[in-house]
Amino acid sequence: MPASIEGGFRTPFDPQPGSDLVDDKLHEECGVFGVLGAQDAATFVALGLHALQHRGQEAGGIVAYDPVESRFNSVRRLGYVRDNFTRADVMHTLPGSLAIGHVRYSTSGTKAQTAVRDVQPLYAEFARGGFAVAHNGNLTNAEALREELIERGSIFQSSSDTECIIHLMARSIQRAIAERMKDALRRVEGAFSLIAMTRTKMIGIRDPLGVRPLVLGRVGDAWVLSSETCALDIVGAEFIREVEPGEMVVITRNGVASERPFAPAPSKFCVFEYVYFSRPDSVIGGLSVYETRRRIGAELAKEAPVEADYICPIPDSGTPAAIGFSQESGIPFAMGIIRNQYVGRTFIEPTDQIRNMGVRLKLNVNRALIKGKNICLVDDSVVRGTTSRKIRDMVLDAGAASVHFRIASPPTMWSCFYGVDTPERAKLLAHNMTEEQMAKHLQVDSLRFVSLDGLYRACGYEGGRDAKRPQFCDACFSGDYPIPPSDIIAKGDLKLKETA
Ligand SMILES: O=P(O)(O)OC[C@H]1O[C@H](OP(=O)(O)OP(=O)(O)O)[C@H](O)[C@@H]1O
Ligand SMILES: NC(=O)CC[C@H](N)C(=O)O
Ligand code: SF4
Ligand SMILES: [Mg+2]
Repeated sequence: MPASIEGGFRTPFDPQPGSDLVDDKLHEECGVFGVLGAQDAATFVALGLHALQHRGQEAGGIVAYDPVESRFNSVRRLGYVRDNFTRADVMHTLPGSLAIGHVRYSTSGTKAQTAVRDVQPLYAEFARGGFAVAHNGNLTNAEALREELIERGSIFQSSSDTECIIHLMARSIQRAIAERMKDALRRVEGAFSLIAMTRTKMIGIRDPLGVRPLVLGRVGDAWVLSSETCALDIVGAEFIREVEPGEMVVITRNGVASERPFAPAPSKFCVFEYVYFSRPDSVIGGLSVYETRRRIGAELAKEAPVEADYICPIPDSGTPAAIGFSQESGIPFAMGIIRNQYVGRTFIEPTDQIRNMGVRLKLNVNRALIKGKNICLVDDSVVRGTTSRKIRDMVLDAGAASVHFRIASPPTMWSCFYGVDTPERAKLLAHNMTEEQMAKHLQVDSLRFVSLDGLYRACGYEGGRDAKRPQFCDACFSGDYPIPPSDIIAKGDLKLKETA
């Protein structure tokens, strides 16, 4: 029987849906990419999705409109872009100059077992033609909406929150699809960066707070929408600008029309995009993600100095912060941990035996460098503490004289409800312990996190965080949720932070 994530047989390399190890990490979210006006647009979309693969590795899909046959074609598959969208026989089924795509890490529906029916873009037929939509983010009132819609006769085809948008559109009294979309989106709460398409239009839209990213680019005569700028680069597109929070762009062959369907609101971009989710070669809000991470490392070195022989990143995501820490402290940077490039970003270990050797499949210690040395390890975040525990064991086993941890984000103490799959609160190491208790628990010589103000300074706010009106969403660190997670509150599953 072939090894497959759909089938029963699994190799040590396959994710194990349903295992509680699936919840081990702060998983990625989703990536969206669309092209209007290029021959074989789907090929561009496949390339764009490949560049966004770090945002979601469960599944991917592309919808394209074929004007010759007057029909929409769709391919939605589980697994990586490189395995599904590089074959000529697949790409030939997606002709046309307008296409949108999605890479998914599910944050709604049957999370433990992604089903093909939940894979995006979702597609629907309305009275005035077909419509496809790809969503990055998470709707915080999706469960209430689903209940209400089902009561009123909607028949859901998937378990995804995104499908609510389609049923709300179906109920709109507006005729034009873009108008129906506005009607629908005024009813949803939460985070959404969406790319949608009709036969002739590509639509990009961000929620009023702009929690998730979305950018506009141009390649030749074609227009591109993408989650991140790194995916513009792969197709040779020029960055034009960001779609702004609360903005809707409707793109046709005649150009880009901008609208503001929502009441204005202060922007609350996800600060964790800078810390971990986005690729370091992307630029967001005018800031290079790489440079911001380097600066977080430098802030951390100022706030939490260390005596060590080497500053070693936990690769890949800890690397830019470790460079910044090393530059600021003057302690040499060294690769004490080496990453196997052939293992996916979030490796999930299926059995105890594999789990124990698991991290070595992805990360291994550079024994020759570490032996007898005082090592300071820099990582971007601690969620459950699994990675830190394993790395500590490896480094001590390799004969380090002392082990220090410096973390380039504040302690992750709260769950995210806006499109990032965090474990429940009780499973977050920092929810249960103070910094000092964590250091003891991990049995390391020291453990320090950057402060929220330090993080904001690195993100360009010299004065730090504005406590009254934080410039970003930082709820997973602060507990200050800019959008009340109403489904969760209704279930009584979240005790919100007491405010003064
Ligand atoms: O405390 P934990 O629960 O272990 O989670 C935190 C770790 O998870 C992420 O790494 P991951 O291995 O997922 O991906 P990366 O290779 O992109 O760093 C992150 O960079 C931390 O290293
Ligand atoms: N992580 C995401 O952005 C996921 C988008 C959508 N909520 C889904 O579950 O498919
Ligand atoms: S809670 Fe954290 S991860 Fe989620 S949107 Fe806010 S800052 Fe980002
Ligand atoms: Mg990591």
